[in-house]
Amino acid sequence: MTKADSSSYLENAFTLESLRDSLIRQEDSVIFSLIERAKFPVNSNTYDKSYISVPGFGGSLAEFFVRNTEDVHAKAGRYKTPEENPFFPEHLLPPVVPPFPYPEVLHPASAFININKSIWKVYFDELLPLIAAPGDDGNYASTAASDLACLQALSRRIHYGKFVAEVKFRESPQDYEPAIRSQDREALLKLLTFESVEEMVKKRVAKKAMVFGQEVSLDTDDKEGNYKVNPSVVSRLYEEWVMPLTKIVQVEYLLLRLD
Ligand SMILES: O=C(O)C(=O)C[C@]1(C(=O)O)C=C[C@@H](O)C=C1
Repeated sequence: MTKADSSSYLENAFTLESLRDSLIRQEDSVIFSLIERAKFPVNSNTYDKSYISVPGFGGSLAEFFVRNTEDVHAKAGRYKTPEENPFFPEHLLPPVVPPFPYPEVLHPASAFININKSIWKVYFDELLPLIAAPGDDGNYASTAASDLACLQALSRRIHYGKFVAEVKFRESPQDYEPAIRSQDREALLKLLTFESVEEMVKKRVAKKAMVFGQEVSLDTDDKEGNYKVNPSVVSRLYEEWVMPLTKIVQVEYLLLRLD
């Protein structure tokens, strides 16, 4: 696809409705990744810096796993698409693949918006204790791999706010420009918030957690209420962290939209 092709594709493909459809699809990825992580108990050695000894590296196994996996992903070109943001952008290796002409939808400065440090903290400090049962089964590498899948799904979803903000701006620049010029975060937050949409998101993710995480058996007496991830935890995840962080990304994006 040439750049010209991709920009007309872009005009048709990026509407608020199509972006919301993508957010809905991404809910599936987030919930499945949580279900996979919930297979393992907490496995606290995965997060204990003193558990591993790697010369020149003082982090946990989880951090070791994420950094090294991101190196491979960076070489394969993952972070060249504007939809992906690394957790450790400081030390990434250059891609071995040729550049792809991704449509230039976003303001160039948006490349510097990366709130993965906050996502990392919320995931390990707040969410993990709610989805993983206490205990230790020794599967630390698989645990770190499933943590990374959760982190990536959450990061992609939350940073998608850049696209949502761009489309909202394009649809009504006259509403957003005064608040951007005065760098008024509160006003921007108010403009981009749709409470009725948020209510639907909370209900839908709880329902998906019920459907995706139920025990499926061929017996007639299926055990209801025995879910792999608690649906109310998923709803709370979205209410308290995913949607607020997506809104922070949107505000940060809009603040630099006229630069
Ligand atoms: O759908 C939107 O308009 C969004 O901005 C996305 C989102 C969300 O994170 O799900 C965030 C803010 C809105 O209040 C509603 C939903």
